[in-house]
Amino acid sequence: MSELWPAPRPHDPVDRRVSLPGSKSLTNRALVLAAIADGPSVVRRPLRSRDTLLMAAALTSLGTGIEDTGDGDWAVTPGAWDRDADVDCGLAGTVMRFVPPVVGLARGTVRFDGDPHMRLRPVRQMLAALGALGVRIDDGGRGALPFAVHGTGTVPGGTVTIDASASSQFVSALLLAGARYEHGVDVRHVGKPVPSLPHIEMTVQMLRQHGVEVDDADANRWAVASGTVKAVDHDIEPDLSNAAPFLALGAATGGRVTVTDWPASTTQPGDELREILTLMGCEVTLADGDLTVVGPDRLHGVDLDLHDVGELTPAVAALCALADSPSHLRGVAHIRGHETDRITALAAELGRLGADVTEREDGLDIRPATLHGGTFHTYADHRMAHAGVILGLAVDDVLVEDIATTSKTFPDFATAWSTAVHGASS
Ligand SMILES: O=C(O)C1=C[C@@H](OP(=O)(O)O)[C@@H](O)[C@H](O)C1
Ligand SMILES: C=C(OP(=O)(O)O)C(=O)O
Repeated sequence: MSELWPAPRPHDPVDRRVSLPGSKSLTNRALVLAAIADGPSVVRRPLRSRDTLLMAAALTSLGTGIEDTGDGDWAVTPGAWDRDADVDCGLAGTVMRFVPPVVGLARGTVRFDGDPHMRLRPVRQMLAALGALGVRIDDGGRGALPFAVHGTGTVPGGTVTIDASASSQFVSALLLAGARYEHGVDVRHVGKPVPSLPHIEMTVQMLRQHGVEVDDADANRWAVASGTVKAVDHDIEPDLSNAAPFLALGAATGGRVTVTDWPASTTQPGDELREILTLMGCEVTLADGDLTVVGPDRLHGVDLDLHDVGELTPAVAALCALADSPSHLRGVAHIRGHETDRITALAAELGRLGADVTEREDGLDIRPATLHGGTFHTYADHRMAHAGVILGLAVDDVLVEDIATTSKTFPDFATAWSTAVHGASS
């Protein structure tokens, strides 16, 4: 068994100010767009974590130049993509889904694989759509990793129908590359609703920043015109989904936590935490880039459809387990395809610490109960680790398995978390 980490528990309500690393979703989109742009550009304050380093490595292996500028930024220079390569997706959905469509623009065979669990994460529908757009893929009929993409340097593109109900990333992936296809792409979704729509809005907004024409006027249809992706620099916002445990620190302790550099407007789904924590009884204020959460004496349960913001579910579920009334978290069947089956994992691990949880097909019902210490398994899932440390704020002797799994999207989370809980040691 991996190392067990005693989750720190504050003795008094905290009063902290926290600055967070950059957004995974923004960093990996910025890298892809910079790599297919018409000239060099800079990604400022990028996240440097496992997922973004894997993205940088994938693009570098194709022939992109990505250099440290010495002050933490990345200078990206598009290169001639004229070689075979191997891409390690790790457990990063953004690498497995965003890179294959741009490999169609390369000349060479690129083999993709990843962590054992990555072979189980959905990608079949996206590979089929990519094939229909003219990219040759060899997946041995598996519809999953490992697979190879045979790039010929050009992709016809055009109209394609896809069921993207398993992941919004299928759509984002096709749109990100689409401007460089001969006929652009016109992506039409057919099936159950697409989750995580803010992440598609993020893709569309960033494409427009690069001068790409996108038509998203109709529901379930996104059309990207063929054209140049202009080189533009990006300033990466802090990762607002990774703000969840830190805001929970204020929420669960009746304390006060301020996260700095909170954007006034953003496509990041983590911005929804302001609404969710207010519903749970917190006082939430956003002023001059400071987002401050003051926790109540007792948190209240919530009835929420998290379909658009599924990646917040583990942190929200942990807070619900500390609440004084029942919660219903709904609309997130797709998170069974995330880093682990998050619904089953949360039901098991919250339950192991005494929570009264019912697993539903598309979510969790959580009722008030007296919790106790124990081991919280994390299944190589960074956000399960966040759920574990949140419980540890209010429950003695919570041992979080493999806290290092947080490195997927947060460098040295354990130190940042201990400092946030106990304050900086002098
Ligand atoms: O495009 C992105 O950056 C993401 C989209 C979402 O994926 P799903 O639509 O698969 O939930 C989200 O959960 C993931 O963390 C990041
Ligand atoms: C679902 C997530 O990641 P990925 O980008 O690997 O899909 C997540 O970070 O919660």
